[in-house]
Amino acid sequence: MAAKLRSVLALVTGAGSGIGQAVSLRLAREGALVAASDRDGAAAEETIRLLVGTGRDAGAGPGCHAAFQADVAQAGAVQALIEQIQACFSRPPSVVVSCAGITRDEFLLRMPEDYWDEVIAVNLKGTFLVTQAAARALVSSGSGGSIINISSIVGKVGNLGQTNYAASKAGVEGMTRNVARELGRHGIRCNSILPGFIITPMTKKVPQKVLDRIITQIPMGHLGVPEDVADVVAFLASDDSGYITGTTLEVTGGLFM
Ligand SMILES: CCCCCCCCCCCCC[C@@H](O)CC(=O)SCCNC(=O)CCNC(=O)[C@H](O)C(C)(C)COP(=O)(O)OP(=O)(O)OC[C@H]1O[C@@H](n2cnc3c(N)ncnc32)[C@H](O)[C@@H]1OP(=O)(O)O
Ligand SMILES: NC(=O)c1ccc[n+]([C@@H]2O[C@H](COP(=O)([O-])OP(=O)(O)OC[C@H]3O[C@@H](n4cnc5c(N)ncnc54)[C@H](O)[C@@H]3O)[C@@H](O)[C@H]2O)c1
Repeated sequence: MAAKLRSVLALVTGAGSGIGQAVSLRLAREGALVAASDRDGAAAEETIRLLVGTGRDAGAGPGCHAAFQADVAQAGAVQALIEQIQACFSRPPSVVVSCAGITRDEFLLRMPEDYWDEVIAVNLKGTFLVTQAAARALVSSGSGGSIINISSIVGKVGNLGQTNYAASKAGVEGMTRNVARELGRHGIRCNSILPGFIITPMTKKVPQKVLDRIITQIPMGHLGVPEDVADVVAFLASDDSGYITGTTLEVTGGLFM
């Protein structure tokens, strides 16, 4: 099958683990050049090592992918990230996938303020900062693009112990629709994905008794894997979704359809 992202430059945040790593691999397989960014720079480097050789048959040259270290919650770090990417590849990324995210779970009545602040800073403000910096660069260069934000089904239905996380992910959805409205005239699309329960280090912290309850609610009867999300990211990154913007795609096995 022909590569659908031949030589497209893709920025993936949170690329050092789980869904972000799977997205990086999937986009490279489609021929994209990947700028893998993570707060954990070593983890981003490891993802790049996994990419070496991927996509070569689809048009990506040797040593084309690159790792970057950046904390998406810090405006200065995000601006520097976009500048470093432009210096490395001589262009802004036309595909931007915000995967960076954290949880700080606790019941509302006991949730410390810093649990709220940290989750909002990374999941919501971080996605805003990355989207804004990338969009500024794309509009300045006259390039179109596709921005893909990883929200969560929790933003739609809520989840015990996740008042902060649910708010952050619902905010990502609302921001996505607004960005789609403002940037459509620049040829820049913006969509969000709502994954259900995907087996990654993030979900490894969930108590087994909770996990057992969740699985009984999934019509497909099993948890998802990062590749299930990466496949949908590849679709939203490509021209196959050229007339789709402002939407949310649920990747949940039917959980809470
Ligand atoms: C009936 C279940 C229906 C399905 C509901 C789930 C919908 C959403 C699925 C999530 C998919 C997307 C997740 C994705 O975005 C990535 C993540 O966010 S992964 C992290 C998800 N986090 C959680 O689900 C929170 C899990 N809970 C905890 O971490 C702890 O319970 C905590 C909130 C820190 C409190 O800990 P503590 O030790 O104080 O209490 P317990 O753990 O003993 O819990 C007390 C009782 O509450 C029940 N409980 C806790 N969390 C959940 C939950 N999320 N769903 C259902 N029930 C929950 C727990 O089982 C105990 O019940 P019992 O007293 O009967 O044993
Ligand atoms: N796993 C799931 O079930 C699930 C479901 C729905 C949504 N999501 C979302 O998908 C995204 C990826 O989650 P995952 O399961 O792969 O988690 P993960 O913990 O495996 O990966 C998250 C990555 O983000 C990085 N990161 C964290 N804070 C950062 C920051 N401030 N700046 C830059 N990088 C940062 C981490 O270092 C890590 O590499 C998150 O936004 C998460 O909320 C996950």
